[in-house]
Amino acid sequence: RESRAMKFQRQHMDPDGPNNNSNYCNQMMRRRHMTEGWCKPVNTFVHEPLVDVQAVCLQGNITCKNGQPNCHKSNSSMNITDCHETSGSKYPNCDYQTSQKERHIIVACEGNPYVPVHFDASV
Ligand SMILES: Nc1ncnc2c1ncn2[C@@H]1O[C@H](C(=O)NS(=O)(=O)C[C@H]2[C@@H](O)[C@H](n3ccc(=O)[nH]c3=O)O[C@@H]2CO)[C@@H](O)[C@H]1O
Repeated sequence: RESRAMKFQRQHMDPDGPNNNSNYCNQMMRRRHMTEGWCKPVNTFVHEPLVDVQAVCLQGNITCKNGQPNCHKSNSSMNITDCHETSGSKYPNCDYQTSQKERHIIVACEGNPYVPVHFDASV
């Protein structure tokens, strides 16, 4: 069974990316298994080393969207790609818009070791 930490890495970590093409999201959403059963509507990939994203759990503590107190905002902006499902997307042919950004990320952390388990937002 996939741990929540490993699920976070599968869904949100791509240190070596992005490959700068407009099909990045269409490729990565399939490759990371977020187009099975349904098209996941929104997903962010972070293009920073895993250790830097794990370190966000030790940074600015803030309230998550769901009201839980275990979110953390990165001190610096990070290289990310936002994938948003297009209006024409129809399962199983999930279609995404690819947007590269530099943003502070907000993640929820849990466990021991205290690591990212959920991507809350970018600002
Ligand atoms: N405080 C917490 N502490 C611990 N765990 C917490 C906490 N909160 C939730 N979880 C858990 O996380 C799991 C999960 O999948 N939550 S999810 O909201 O659907 C994820 C969002 C995110 O993947 C994506 N998104 C969204 C915006 C964006 O910029 N970029 C971007 O990628 O869209 C998704 C929907 O918004 C779920 O099991 C929930 O229980």
